[in-house]
Amino acid sequence: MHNEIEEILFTEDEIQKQTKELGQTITKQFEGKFPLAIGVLKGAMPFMSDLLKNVNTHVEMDFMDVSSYGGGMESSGEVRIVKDLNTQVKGRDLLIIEDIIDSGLTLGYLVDLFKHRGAKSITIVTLLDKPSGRKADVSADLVGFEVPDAFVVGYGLDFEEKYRNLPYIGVLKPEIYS
Ligand SMILES: O=P(O)(O)OC[C@H]1O[C@H](OP(=O)(O)OP(=O)(O)O)[C@H](O)[C@@H]1O
Ligand SMILES: Nc1nc2[nH]cnc2c(=O)[nH]1
Repeated sequence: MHNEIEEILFTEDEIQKQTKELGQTITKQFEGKFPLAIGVLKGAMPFMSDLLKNVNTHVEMDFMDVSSYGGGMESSGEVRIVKDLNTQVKGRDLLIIEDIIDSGLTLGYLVDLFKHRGAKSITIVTLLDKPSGRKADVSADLVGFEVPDAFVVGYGLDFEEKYRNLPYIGVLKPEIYS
């Protein structure tokens, strides 16, 4: 599988170091609170797992599965709920955990939904931010790395449901995408 990777953008060590720092920031920010951490499946799963191990305060976990890419490289523009939360968000401090913000359509949809459901506060943490892709007016409170205008894979991020299990983030060789 590794010979399908053109370039590694962030190594496993760099991701772990950044994740630890983000975890420490979140610990300070939520001291004495009991936030609901919401992982956006499937891509955020590895990041959420590593991030929350570095958060030293009580935190409840839940998951939302939304999809708009259908395994490909282009957002359909229509965000679909595949699995909703099991938890009430009314009155809760939320920590939305994303692997990447690209067009921002997924996050925009979730923020509107959770505001409508009466969340007390919404904090967004994303491992990757791709500002060049933005179509919706949203931004994260905490960002691990900024990525260039390229379709990235690994550490949760897929192309046609593959590469999520890579421990690093990279770009595929052009012939794999075509
Ligand atoms: O900012 P956007 O352009 O909306 O893109 C970001 C979203 O796209 C990916 O999810 P996807 O819909 O591919 O589902 P997946 O996580 O299950 O792969 C990624 O995990 C983010 O949730
Ligand atoms: N795998 C992957 N999924 C995305 N969803 C939105 N942007 C991206 C990206 O660059 N890579």
